[in-house]
Amino acid sequence: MIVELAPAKLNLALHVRARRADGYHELETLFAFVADGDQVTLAPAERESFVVTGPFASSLAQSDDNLVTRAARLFAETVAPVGPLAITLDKRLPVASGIGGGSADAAATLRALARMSGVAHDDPRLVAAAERLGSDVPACLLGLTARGGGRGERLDPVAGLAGTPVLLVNPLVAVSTAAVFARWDGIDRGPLPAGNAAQVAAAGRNDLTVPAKLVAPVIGEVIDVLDGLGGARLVRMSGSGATCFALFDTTADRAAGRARLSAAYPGWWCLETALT
Ligand SMILES: C[C@@](CO)(OP(=O)(O)O)[C@H](O)COP(=O)(O)OP(=O)(O)OC[C@H]1O[C@@H](n2ccc(N)nc2=O)[C@H](O)[C@@H]1O
Ligand SMILES: Nc1ncnc2c1ncn2[C@@H]1O[C@H](COP(=O)(O)OP(=O)(O)O)[C@@H](O)[C@H]1O
Repeated sequence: MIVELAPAKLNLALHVRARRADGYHELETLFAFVADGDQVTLAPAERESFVVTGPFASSLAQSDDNLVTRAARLFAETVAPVGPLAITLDKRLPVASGIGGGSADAAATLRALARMSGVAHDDPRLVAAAERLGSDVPACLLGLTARGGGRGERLDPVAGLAGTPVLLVNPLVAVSTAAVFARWDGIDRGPLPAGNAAQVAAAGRNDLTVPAKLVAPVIGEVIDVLDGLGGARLVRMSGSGATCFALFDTTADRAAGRARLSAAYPGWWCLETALT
């Protein structure tokens, strides 16, 4: 049996540069990962099965369309043959929330199957499968703090902020990525700054914040509340939202912030974690 963590992805900065002819947008982003996420468990079995457990299981249809089963099928077709598998996805991250839960699950499935089959983690067939599964899947497969270009497939690791205490907050409003990109105003506000992760994050932006607030105005409230907690070094939305993050200097500041936030907004999802 193989157990693989699917860590949540953060976009510490996300600059939208241009609308492309293929319907996607050209991005420059700083990907980072935290110590917590979903969990994928795989075991060889007599018959195939797929079960979703965990606090957000009910947000996902128990269907074959899941990114986990799609990743397993693509691995068998393009990387190495695998026999029938019993797969469990423990869904701990909110769905459609800008922290790439589905992409992380797909990447974790590829990593687990590669381990099971003796395939190297940087095998070009594995990377190609990741690209076919979604824009964020190559970054999630790599799992390191990295600058991302194109749709996120051009990756360049940078020195990270490992150990930085993080609070993730989601108002439990699912946000459609397509709806957010459709509301981007088409203005290129400039490239991702140079430097290490701390410098890029500090000088960077998330250009999807304004369009995401048009889709889900509560995101503005989440950012204001996190700013108002005090003690946060950086507050920003991740991806296309609605999850926002706050980076703290100490775990004590993070714990104090979480306590205040959970008392005032008990209906919001909140996770105390750290950058890896
Ligand atoms: C915004 C990011 C940043 O990491 O993260 P999330 O918010 O999903 O976590 C990603 O680029 C999300 O990429 P991806 O995983 O491809 O998003 P999808 O949900 O498949 O895209 C849905 C739709 O959003 C639009 N889209 C997406 C990505 C992109 N670079 N340009 C786009 O215009 C397209 O219309 C696409 O059909
Ligand atoms: N394992 C999965 N986890 C989350 N979403 C999934 C999964 N498989 C398929 N999906 C679909 O992918 C969409 C995007 O989900 P998700 O990756 O959580 O978004 P985001 O990248 O914005 O955090 C969801 O609307 C859901 O229907």
